Amino acid sequence: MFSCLAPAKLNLFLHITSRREDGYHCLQTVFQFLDYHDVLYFDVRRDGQLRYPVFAQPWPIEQDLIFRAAQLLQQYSGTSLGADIYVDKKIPVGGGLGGGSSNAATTLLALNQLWQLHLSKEILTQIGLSLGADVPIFLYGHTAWAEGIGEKLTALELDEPWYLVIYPGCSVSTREIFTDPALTRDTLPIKISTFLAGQTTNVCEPIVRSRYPAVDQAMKWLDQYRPSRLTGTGSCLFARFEQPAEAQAVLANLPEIGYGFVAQGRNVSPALKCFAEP
Ligand SMILES: C[C@](O)(CO)[C@H](O)COP(=O)(O)OP(=O)(O)OC[C@H]1O[C@@H](n2ccc(N)nc2=O)[C@H](O)[C@@H]1O
Ligand SMILES: Nc1ncnc2c1ncn2[C@@H]1O[C@H](COP(=O)(O)OP(=O)(O)OP(=O)(O)O)[C@@H](O)[C@H]1O
Repeated sequence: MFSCLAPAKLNLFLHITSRREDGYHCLQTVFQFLDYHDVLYFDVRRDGQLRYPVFAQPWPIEQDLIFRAAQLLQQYSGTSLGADIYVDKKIPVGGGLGGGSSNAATTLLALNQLWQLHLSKEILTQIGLSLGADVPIFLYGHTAWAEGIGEKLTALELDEPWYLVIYPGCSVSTREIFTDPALTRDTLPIKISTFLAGQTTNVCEPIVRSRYPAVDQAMKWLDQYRPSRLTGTGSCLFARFEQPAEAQAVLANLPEIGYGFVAQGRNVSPALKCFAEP
């Protein structure tokens, strides 16, 4: 059985500069990976079936991003092979950590290798983008400055600090936040140097904090120790630390408002070590 990783990501900031005709938003963001991941397992099947045992998630299998990624790749390539697939989920769902998109990207990379399809990263990205705006960054696999809907990527080398990430006990629907009329959609485009100077924000924060009191409460709590920020459209928030022990010490004080974990930021996706280059 082939096992591989699907890491979480953080959006170190998130600006929305405009809205496309199809309703999707043009963003500016920086993605950094976390050393915190789900594990996926694959076995090739010769009978062409995709078998993915029902697991403890509330959505039907046809909506699962692992299943959909496998099905799309099968259809695109016309392979006669199938797979048995298992997932060990650790990344909180609907937390802005990109777990679903990461699962989809890892599935594309794994089955491209196991089915010996030799599809390029560009083709996998094309397939991946139809599954979610965050799939391309997980295929790209390097910390990046992102524009477009998150698919125009420029590699960045950043520090790799430790992050305390808090899941405040609730999930946030990305669609719900992106359709809120009060969302700021006209932030002036910035340059990478402005991000490096620290002059950024997450424009989803006020909307998410007013709709989800648990997020607001968790941010107020974390702000007592370090400046907190939302990742993506939430619900998770994070703060940076130079040493893991400092982050662990703050985590030890977390009241019963959810749960947290400490993980290191990574410029190279922990998923990539599982694969030969596609
Ligand atoms: C907020 C981010 O996490 C930032 O990294 C991503 O842009 C969200 O990416 P994602 O979860 O993969 O999002 P998708 O599954 O593609 O889209 C979910 C919904 O969010 C909205 N959406 C998403 C991305 C985007 N750039 N503009 C949008 O308006 C769309 O209404 C879409 O129906
Ligand atoms: N394998 C999967 N893992 C997680 N979510 C999945 C999966 N398959 C489908 N989904 C659906 O995708 C939705 C969003 O999942 P995900 O955890 O990626 O959100 P998120 O962390 O907020 O991501 P993003 O930052 O990309 O918005 C879930 O609510 C669920 O309905």
